[in-house]
Amino acid sequence: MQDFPTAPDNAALFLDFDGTLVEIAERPDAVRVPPDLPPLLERLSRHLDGALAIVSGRPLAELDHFLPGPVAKAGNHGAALRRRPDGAVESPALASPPAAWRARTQALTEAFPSAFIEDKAHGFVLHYRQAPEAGAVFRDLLESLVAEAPEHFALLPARMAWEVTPRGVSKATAVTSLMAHPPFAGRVPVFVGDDVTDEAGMQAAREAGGIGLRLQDAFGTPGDFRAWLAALEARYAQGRAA
Ligand SMILES: O=P(O)(O)OC[C@H]1O[C@H](O[C@H]2O[C@H](CO)[C@@H](O)[C@H](O)[C@H]2O)[C@H](O)[C@@H](O)[C@@H]1O
Repeated sequence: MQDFPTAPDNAALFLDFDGTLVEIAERPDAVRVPPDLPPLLERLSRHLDGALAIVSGRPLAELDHFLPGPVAKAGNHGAALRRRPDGAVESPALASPPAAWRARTQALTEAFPSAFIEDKAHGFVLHYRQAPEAGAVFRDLLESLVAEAPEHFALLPARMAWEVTPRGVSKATAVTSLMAHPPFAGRVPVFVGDDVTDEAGMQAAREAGGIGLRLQDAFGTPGDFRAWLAALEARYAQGRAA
């Protein structure tokens, strides 16, 4: 039997969404959220006095749609932060890529009609899951575009996708900023993610004295991870009852 990691009683949980809490789907709008996941996250958050945050590349509105429960959320790779479920959204002033970059990317999708663009507030994602042969072609184009303004933008490699994002925010800035204030401050950060874009969050958690876990190595699949979260919740509930 696999030896799963243990989260301390005073953990602050930072959880990635796609590929970690839910299985990867063919398209961003096709992910399936198990019905017991939002209430599980809500109970865990309550046990941790609110120190549980979803830290995702998705916009907050999408996270609210898929995970409607009252938990803290960081969206758009740290560009939008809601520290408390009922709190205001914090969004630093960030550059947006020139419209011509998106237009040139869109033009290239004519050669690969199964590839598509997902727009974000300060960037965009090119998805090539249905056109895997196009991955390198889009990477070359997007790398050359980002090279026009490397001080303002970066190209993030995601799962079968390339994302043009503004510099200055990341999953690391989200973790560090959340850890600076209650209810996260003073706790042991535990970041779990599956993707290259999560590595910054894992690193930030380690630098703050906590744990950064890659889902595939520490747990296996999102289903395994959800089972671990359920067991953790049961442990916390028992601790409260004792
Ligand atoms: O930080 P995350 O919560 O892991 O989000 C990262 C990106 O996830 C989404 O794209 C990925 O998941 C899709 C659904 O499973 C999949 O079809 C796609 O191939 C993946 O790249 C989302 O669309 C992006 O906006 C997120 O940045």
